[in-house]
Amino acid sequence: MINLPEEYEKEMRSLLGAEFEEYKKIYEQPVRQGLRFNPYKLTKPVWEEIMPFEKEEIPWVENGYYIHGGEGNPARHPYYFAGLYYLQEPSAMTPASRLEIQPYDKVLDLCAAPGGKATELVGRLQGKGFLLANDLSNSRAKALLKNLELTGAPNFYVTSEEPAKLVKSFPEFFDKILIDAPCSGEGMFHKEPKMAEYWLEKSPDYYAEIQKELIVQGAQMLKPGGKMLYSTCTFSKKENEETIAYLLEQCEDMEVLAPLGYGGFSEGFPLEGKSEEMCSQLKKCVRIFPHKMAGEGHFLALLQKKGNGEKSVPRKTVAAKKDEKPDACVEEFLKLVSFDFSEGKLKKEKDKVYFLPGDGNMPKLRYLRTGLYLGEIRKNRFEPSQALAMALSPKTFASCVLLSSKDIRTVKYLKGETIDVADLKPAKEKGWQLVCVDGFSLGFGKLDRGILKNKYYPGWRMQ
Ligand SMILES: C[S@@+](CC[C@H](N)C(=O)[O-])C[C@H]1O[C@@H](n2cnc3c(N)ncnc32)[C@H](O)[C@@H]1O
Repeated sequence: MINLPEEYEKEMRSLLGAEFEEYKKIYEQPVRQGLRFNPYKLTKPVWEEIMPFEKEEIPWVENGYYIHGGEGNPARHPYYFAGLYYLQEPSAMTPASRLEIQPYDKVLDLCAAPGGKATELVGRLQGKGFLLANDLSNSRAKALLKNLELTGAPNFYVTSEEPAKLVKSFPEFFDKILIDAPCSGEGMFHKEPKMAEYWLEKSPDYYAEIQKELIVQGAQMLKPGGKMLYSTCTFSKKENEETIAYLLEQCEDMEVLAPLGYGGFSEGFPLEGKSEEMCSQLKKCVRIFPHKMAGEGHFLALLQKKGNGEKSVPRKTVAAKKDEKPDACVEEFLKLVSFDFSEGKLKKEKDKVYFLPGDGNMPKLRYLRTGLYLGEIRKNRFEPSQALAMALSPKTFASCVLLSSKDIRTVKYLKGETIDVADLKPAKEKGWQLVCVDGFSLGFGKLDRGILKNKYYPGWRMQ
């Protein structure tokens, strides 16, 4: 049983009153775990037909399911490597599910790493429009990039920037913004007891200052008519309702909307000393308490900027060149691919080739990735990337090695081994193959006389 910090207990008692004892009992129960299928690659009926785990739906998240002990390790199943799902605590699935993303939206996830929400946002775009996923921490942004590449979506950028820099580049630009703010993590104490120790070092007061700055910066980048979702995985009013009240006082054109409800959600708390109008807005915020529903705890506020969304362009863009004619080796490889390149443009940078979403005009920033990385030209040969493999399927690549998840060769491939596939008869007997598990891409291989040379990205191998 975890020892909660004394000061934290005092604050929670004052927040929850008589319910506090019930809240404390959750620490005697197992942590709730979940997975969310990837909406870019799957529909619900398809997932439910193939899902290898027990089917228990998370009632307030359309594509979320609980996972239980005894179901093997879901982080080692081949479907995980195919990007078919993301492992996530159930209440953490809520913010992205309530941001109403539509294809063609321009979306910003300001504090995105490691990508629990960004992977859902990009999936909902269905390859149209784009997501800019940012995180101040460069090392965390690398994990974010991997998780986004695993989804197979081609339309995202990853940056590691100070939000103030983004504000200068994107004034009133985005249709949708998610701010999943750094916070004191009180909702994580159950899952990661170490968080309770960090709480003593950096308490809600510390984070509240950062959050106020972030939320106003978010509002500055939101189009009139655009929607923004602010969330935390903490319970303190200082980091939640007080941050929202601060935003409403600073930006009169922002208002709180009630997101799609669920019986287990609780209302936001009114704040002492604030007007009735302010308190009625704060009550539209959503509280997820672990003793009231099967999730570890979250806060969310869906916000909108008043007015009509006008089309806007980022300031000071570096104009992408007109669709560049690819090198002959790239062109040759792309003959194998029937991917829709009409929603963006090709760009070569040194020897690397990218597919940029939309018009490709973006400001100068610290990018970790611009669009879909297609591959690299080495000594006049084109080596396709792991990210491109993830974006393809048997319908969009000329020749595939189709493995089943039960076939031992699937795991061997994921471990980086050469495999004998002479029995499988792909369309082309020599050259590049897309290796798939039950029809979903895993990576590339190169075939010669029945032997498949492994081209799975070494950094992603199954250990
Ligand atoms: C709660 S976590 C985000 C979790 C992520 N949204 C997810 O679902 O996987 C907050 C993130 O904010 C980042 N961060 C901290 N300060 C920031 C700032 N000033 N601007 C942008 N990101 C920041 C941290 O590095 C951390 O990755």
